[in-house]
Order: sequence, then C-alpha cells, then structure tokens
Amino acid sequence: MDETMHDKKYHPVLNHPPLGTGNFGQARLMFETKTGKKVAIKYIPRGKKLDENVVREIHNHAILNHPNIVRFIEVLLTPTDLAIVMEYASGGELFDRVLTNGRMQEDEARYFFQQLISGVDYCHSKGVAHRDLKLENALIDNSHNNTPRLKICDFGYSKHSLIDSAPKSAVGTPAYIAPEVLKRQGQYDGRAADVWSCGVTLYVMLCGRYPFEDKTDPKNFRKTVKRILNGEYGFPSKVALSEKCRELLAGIFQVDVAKRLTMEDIKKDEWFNVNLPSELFENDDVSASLHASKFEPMDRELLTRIVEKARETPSSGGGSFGSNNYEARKDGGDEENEENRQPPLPAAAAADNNNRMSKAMSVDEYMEMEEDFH
Ligand SMILES: Nc1ncnc2c1ncn2[C@@H]1O[C@H](COP(=O)(O)OP(=O)(O)OP(=O)(O)O)[C@@H](O)[C@H]1O
Repeated sequence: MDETMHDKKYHPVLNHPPLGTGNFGQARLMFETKTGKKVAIKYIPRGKKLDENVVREIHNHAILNHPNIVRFIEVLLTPTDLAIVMEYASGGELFDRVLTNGRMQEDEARYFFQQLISGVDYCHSKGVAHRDLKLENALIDNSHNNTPRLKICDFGYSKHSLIDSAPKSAVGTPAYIAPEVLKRQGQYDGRAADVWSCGVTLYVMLCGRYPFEDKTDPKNFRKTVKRILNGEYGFPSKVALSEKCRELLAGIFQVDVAKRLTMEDIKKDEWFNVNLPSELFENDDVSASLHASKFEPMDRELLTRIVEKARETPSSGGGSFGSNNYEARKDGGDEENEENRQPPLPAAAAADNNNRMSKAMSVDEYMEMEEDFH
C-alpha cells in the first residue's frame, strides 16, 4: 500500500475547521485533487488501538450503496492514520437542525423519517444493523436542488448478520437504546433495536427532547434506563401531535420485541405513507444506481490488508494530512474556529450536546461513569 497515495489524491480545504471529532478520530473536509469534488475523510490514528469497531465500520459501510446513506468511497493509509474517504454531506447533523430551528412540524419530521427508514431498511436488506441510530448520525446533504436529503453515517457499532457474531453487547447511545439491549440478557435482534432508535429519532424531531428522560431529572441515566425498560414516555403538553403519529410511536415503543412494529409495518403505516416520495422504496439497487453514478465496492481482501497494515506501528515522518499534521495546522489558526464551531445551546434537553446520554459508548461504561458521578 503506497502511503503517499492519500496526499496525491486528496488535499485539504484551507482554514476549514474539522467537521467533528469522534471516539476514534477526526473527520475533515477535503478535495479530490483530480475532480475538485469535496469529500469527508475520517482519520483514525494508526496502531494497535485500531479495534474491531473500526474494522466492522469499514467492512459494513463499504458494501452499502443507497441515496440515504453516506457513500463510502475508499480507505487509504497515511504515515500516521487510516483515512476513510466518504461522500461529504454539506448540511451538518440533523441534531443541529433541531438545535437551531427547534422541534419540527409533523410534515417536516415525516419527510426526514421516511428517508431514515428508507436507508435503515436498505441496511437491513444487506444484513447490516446500524445499532447507533440517532439525530447526530443523520447528516443532511444540501447538494440536490436545495432539497435536503438525509444521509445515515457512522457504522462504528454496526453488525453484519452473516459475517459478525450476533449482537449481545449493550452498545449505542443511552437515550436511543432499546430495552432488550439494555437488559443485557444475551443475543438480541439488531434490526428491532434499530426500529426503536428510529422511533426515538422521530420523537426528538417532533418534541425537541428525549422520550424516556425523567422530566425533573433529565441527566439521570438510571432513571432513563428504568423508564426505557418500562416503555414509559409522554408528550410535552405544548406539542400537539395527530392521533396517527402517536399511534406509530406507540407501535415502535413496544418493550416486547414481538409486539414492536417491524420495518415492514412502518412502511405500511398510514401516517408514514402521507406524501411518501415514490422513489424511496423502489427496488433499492435501481434507485441507488440512479443516485450514485457508479458503485464498485472496494475489494474486501484489499480492505482487510489495509486495516491490518494500519494496525502496525505507524512510520515516522510527516507528509500526510493525518492527525499529527493536523496538530501543526491547529497552531496555524484553526483552533479558534474549532472552539467556536458549536452553536449556542438552548435550554431544551434535546439541545444538550454534552449530554452524556447523547454520546455513544457501552452501557457498562455508562454505569461506571454514573457510579463515579453519584
Ligand atoms: N460524510 C460526512 N460529511 C459531513 N460531515 C461528516 C461526515 N462524516 C462525519 N461528519 C461529521 O464529523 C463528525 C465526526 O464524525 P465521526 O464519525 O468521526 O465521529 P462521531 O460520529 O461523532 O462519533 P464516533 O465515530 O466516535 O461514534 C460527525 O459528528 C459529523 O458531524
């Protein structure tokens, strides 16, 4: 693997702050040198810390090709990082849209929910359960004639039904985790858990807060867990939702997985079908090919070889735009921008970007944090 390839193929957008920083690395906006096209590249520092999550993220993301999923382009190595190259979604996170504009009317929330379901349904049809669906992992792409398009991202917790072991671990983001996942009683169906998280996403768009938080003590994870396990939620008095919309949410928030709506049920739901764009559920591969001009999934063996190489101790020296070089750039003036990037947070619970309940990690980690906290 030629480690200078990255620098030849992509170059940075000058003075652009990082798109964001996750548990594993940092995402940056870059240009494809040949075409001038913008791409998002996620840099994950090389070394032994590159774990199974990263491998799964890459393998599962690489096989997906759908208009409502951020398109995976390729992985490359720099001397310091593993670089995951993806389609760039220019409109930021759906989370920020709710932060900025407040809760949505039913029509707008349905518009995004339909696209979310279209993307998740496609993932499931390819054997992939996402397991960390939330507003922060739903990006907006504004490049289609000013019609915002939802793009699911971050497959770091995803599982493939054939390749990976059946999901057992309680991972995800507390406010969005399904009760059977929280119970930690062995294997669960990742698809049903995704349905639950889609319901939480819809609720947050409509109500501007999380459904299972205790109103008087929203940051108390134990209380939230209890309410999730009991399927206990209500609606803010100021939010007037139609009966059909409430029925859909009630069908999704069924603690008993056997009673919970499936993706098929949601696709037939009356509220869901209002103004449903016909192309959303046409034959997925056909509709995908309409949107993504040519799609050749990166060879699985090559992917595996690159990730294996990335696990080796990084070579010294620079020349790349990996994490080490990024430090140098920060000194060059990005730091201030980076600090100012977050919009001011309103009081509403859904707007709390530092809320521990909106960060993905395992439930055990949360429990430990809670112990320390109390
Ligand atoms: N393709 C993309 N287009 C535009 N912005 C992106 C893209 N991918 C990621 N981002 C932005 O960069 C941020 C960091 O992404 P990243 O996937 O590294 O971490 P994360 O989703 O926050 O968390 P983690 O991977 O640790 O669960 C995201 O929150 C998102 O706002």
